[in-house]
Amino acid sequence: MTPGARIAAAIEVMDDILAGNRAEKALIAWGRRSRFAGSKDRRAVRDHVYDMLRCQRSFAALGGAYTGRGMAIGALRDAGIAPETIMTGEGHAPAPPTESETAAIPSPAERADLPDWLYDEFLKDWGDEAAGIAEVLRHRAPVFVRVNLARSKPDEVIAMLAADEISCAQAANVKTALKVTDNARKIALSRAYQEGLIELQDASSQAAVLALPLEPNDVVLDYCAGGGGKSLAMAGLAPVQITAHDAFPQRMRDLPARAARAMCDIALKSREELPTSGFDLVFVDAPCSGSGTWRRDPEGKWRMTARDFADITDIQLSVLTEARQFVRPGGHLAYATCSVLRAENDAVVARFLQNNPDFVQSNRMQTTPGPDGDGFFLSVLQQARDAT
Ligand SMILES: C[S@@+](CC[C@H](N)C(=O)[O-])C[C@H]1O[C@@H](n2cnc3c(N)ncnc32)[C@H](O)[C@@H]1O
Repeated sequence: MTPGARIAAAIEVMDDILAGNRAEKALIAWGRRSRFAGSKDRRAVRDHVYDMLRCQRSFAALGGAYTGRGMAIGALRDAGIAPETIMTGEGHAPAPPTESETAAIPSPAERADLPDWLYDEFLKDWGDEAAGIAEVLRHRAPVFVRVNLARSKPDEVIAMLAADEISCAQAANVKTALKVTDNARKIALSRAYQEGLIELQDASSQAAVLALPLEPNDVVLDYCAGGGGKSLAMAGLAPVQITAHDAFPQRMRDLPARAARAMCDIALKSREELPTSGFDLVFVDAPCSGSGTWRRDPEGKWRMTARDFADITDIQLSVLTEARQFVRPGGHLAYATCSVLRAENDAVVARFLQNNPDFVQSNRMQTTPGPDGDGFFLSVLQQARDAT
């Protein structure tokens, strides 16, 4: 496909998304209709679509319309490319911009590529730093892998991945993390991955797990285990006994295979099967807006409403409150989100501590998205020893 034909395809997919379809579904549907497209074309179309998804407001302003076509014109203008040099109207390329498709000056919220209410939320929480954080979310995320330290070492993994033509380097300040600099899409086929020596995991999530109070032989409950990324990361760090639980057990369906590949034991338990106390550490990786990871999942920032956001903070408090009963006296309750928004981070912890004065915060971490990882929040709470 020519560059113009790839843009025409991305416009088609973007219009499908704007009509209400999810990005992955729209891309699959386009792929089925486009048997002629090779793997490089598919990757290029996907990249165009995700760029438009991240930057839909600013691109639409620069392209003169909130449509796939408007965003494609805006994307080219944003990159300093005259749209008519690619959108030539020849072959399968879209027609050149008309006189009505002129660029408008984006408002601050449009430039930040956030809905107005979220832009206000960012400003309230981050002040002068808000624009910089929003700007990072307009670009692709780096890829990191986590080295399973129970099975290997970073330099051994770097050499193994190099043999599979994947380049990576030790990430800053996170001993388990390697930043993948070339051929990230080959990771799942690599020997290191197949043999359970690595997992794909953002560096900030890894840093949070490293900050958990984990002692050998601790009994740990991963209360919102989902796919089990944090359970596996804990198992790679210390010889602890891990139970994984999720209110939606089907979300843990891949965990047994992932644990087998990593050669670790993780028990999966339903709510009825959980003992009511006795865990040294209960980890609550709560459902959240995902604002720290919107580079990877840009649909999230457009889908969420102010109402959903208020509701989610109440859900977070109730999940954290529900999880406290499983902590042994003197044990830890850790609360995490992949968000940079205060209302679902420190504010939830403050509400919890107000209702549960037998807990105190013993550690806190907040990262913002950047070259070293996603935005992530962790608060470690310790229960008093004489609590019942
Ligand atoms: C952020 S995801 C967890 C990601 C996971 N820890 C990982 O590392 O891959 C949040 C999870 O919380 C689960 N969840 C939501 N409400 C819950 C509840 N009341 N009790 C337990 N899990 C819940 C969701 O099903 C979802 O899988």
